[in-house]
Amino acid sequence: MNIGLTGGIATGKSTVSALLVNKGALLVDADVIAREVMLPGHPVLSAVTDHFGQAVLLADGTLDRKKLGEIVFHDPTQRQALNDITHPAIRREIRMQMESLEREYPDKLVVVDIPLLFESGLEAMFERVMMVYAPKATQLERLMKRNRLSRDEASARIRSQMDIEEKKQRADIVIDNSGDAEQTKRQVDEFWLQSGYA
Ligand SMILES: CC(C)(COP(=O)(O)OP(=O)(O)OC[C@H]1O[C@@H](n2cnc3c(N)ncnc32)[C@H](O)[C@@H]1O)[C@@H](O)C(=O)NCCC(=O)NCCS
Ligand SMILES: Nc1ncnc2c1ncn2[C@@H]1O[C@H](COP(=O)(O)OP(=O)(O)OP(=O)(O)O)[C@@H](O)[C@H]1O
Repeated sequence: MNIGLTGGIATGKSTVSALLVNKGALLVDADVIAREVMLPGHPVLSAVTDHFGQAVLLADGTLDRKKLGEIVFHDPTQRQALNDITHPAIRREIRMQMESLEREYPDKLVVVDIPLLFESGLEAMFERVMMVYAPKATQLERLMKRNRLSRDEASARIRSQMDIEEKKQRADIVIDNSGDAEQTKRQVDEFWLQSGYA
């Protein structure tokens, strides 16, 4: 079986996926794949520089993530362009990794962490969709702290994604990560018991 795991930026997807992996689930991580397709030599990075120019590269030829982030989190047209360039390759790789894990480990739960699952309309790829919730104010505080972003920069990133309340409505399973780590762990424990993998 598989589940898609999503949420908003900095609501706690990695925290929840680590708890699930600890229980024995297998993880496919879209953010890791997204970084792999941006490595020097990958055709996706070449397509990115064709569109955004060499100015989004650092002197050593790697992607200047800060610079590209400043562009796309403030400009919906450029963000769409980046998504159009990167998402097909990311999606292909996600599907390949997920199917290969499911084939090799049919008795395990495969968890696929995709921040933009709803934005990209990928619900149908999964048997169930789990979302990690935290209210917008909490999300903003955690994002500012973790990424050392100003309030404006953090807000721009949050605004680049579907509203967190809307995601909560759409999910099959909601893990509320607005409390402390122990409260979140209890919800994951309960999901695990009910899932039949315990
Ligand atoms: C713009 C980039 C270079 C910024 O890099 P940076 O190191 O600052 O952020 P990082 O990659 O760690 O992403 C952090 C979070 O930002 C959010 N995010 C990233 N890209 C996007 C996007 N296109 N739209 C909305 N939110 C996004 C996600 O919640 C993600 O988890 C990078 O995010 C990127 O290459 N994005 C395009 C690929 C993508 O959509 N990745 C996210 C989903 S797979
Ligand atoms: N219950 C919690 N209480 C306080 N802080 C938390 C809690 N859960 C997560 N955090 C912190 O909030 C930040 C975001 O959590 P995490 O990295 O798990 O989110 P994420 O959804 O995976 O983020 P992204 O998609 O942006 O990578 C981290 O710094 C983490 O340590």
